[in-house]
Amino acid sequence: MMATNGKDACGQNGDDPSVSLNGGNDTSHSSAVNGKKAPSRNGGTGEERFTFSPQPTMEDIRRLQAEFTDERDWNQFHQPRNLLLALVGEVGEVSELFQWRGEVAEGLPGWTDSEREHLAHELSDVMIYLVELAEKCRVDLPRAVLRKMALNREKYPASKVHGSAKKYTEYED
Ligand SMILES: Nc1ccn([C@H]2C[C@H](O)[C@@H](COP(=O)(O)OP(=O)(O)OP(=O)(O)O)O2)c(=O)n1
Repeated sequence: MMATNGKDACGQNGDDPSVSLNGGNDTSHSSAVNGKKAPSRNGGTGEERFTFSPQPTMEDIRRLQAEFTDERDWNQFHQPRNLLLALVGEVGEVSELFQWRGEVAEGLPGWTDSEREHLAHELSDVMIYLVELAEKCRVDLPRAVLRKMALNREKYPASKVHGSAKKYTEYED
């Protein structure tokens, strides 16, 4: 199935009782920075691998943002081009948090809680606009991501590129 078809914008997934993401009743805003730890190990470092919470799904985010814009009569402003500009602006805000710091190690050692929270906000803005842009362009983003990852695996077979960051066009065979 084409990833661009998706479901109708009114397709409902929000009836799932395990998804309580509505209004002020959830507390998901309080600890988005630390996440949960899974038992699997991170490469060879021996550290526990960081994982996301299973919810909200991308469709949950699409629906919540659609409700947010509907409630404000903001769809008149949220055409694809405007959403793209908003997305790029938010990417710029993420960049500002990293600029002039030099290289930053995984886990952001030395960052304050406030800086981590700020980053979580800006990355969320990027995600929100990205999901809405995909919706308004009728790209079924979760499915499209899976298809693109499959293409990436074909283009970069692990046996061929292991340990190398070269672009696929740089391989000679
Ligand atoms: N027309 C708008 C304005 C805001 N938002 C939502 C999506 C983003 O998650 C967030 C963006 O809000 P701001 O434009 O106020 O940007 P920031 O939250 O980044 O604030 P600031 O620029 O002060 O850091 O709000 C939206 O959907 N549509």
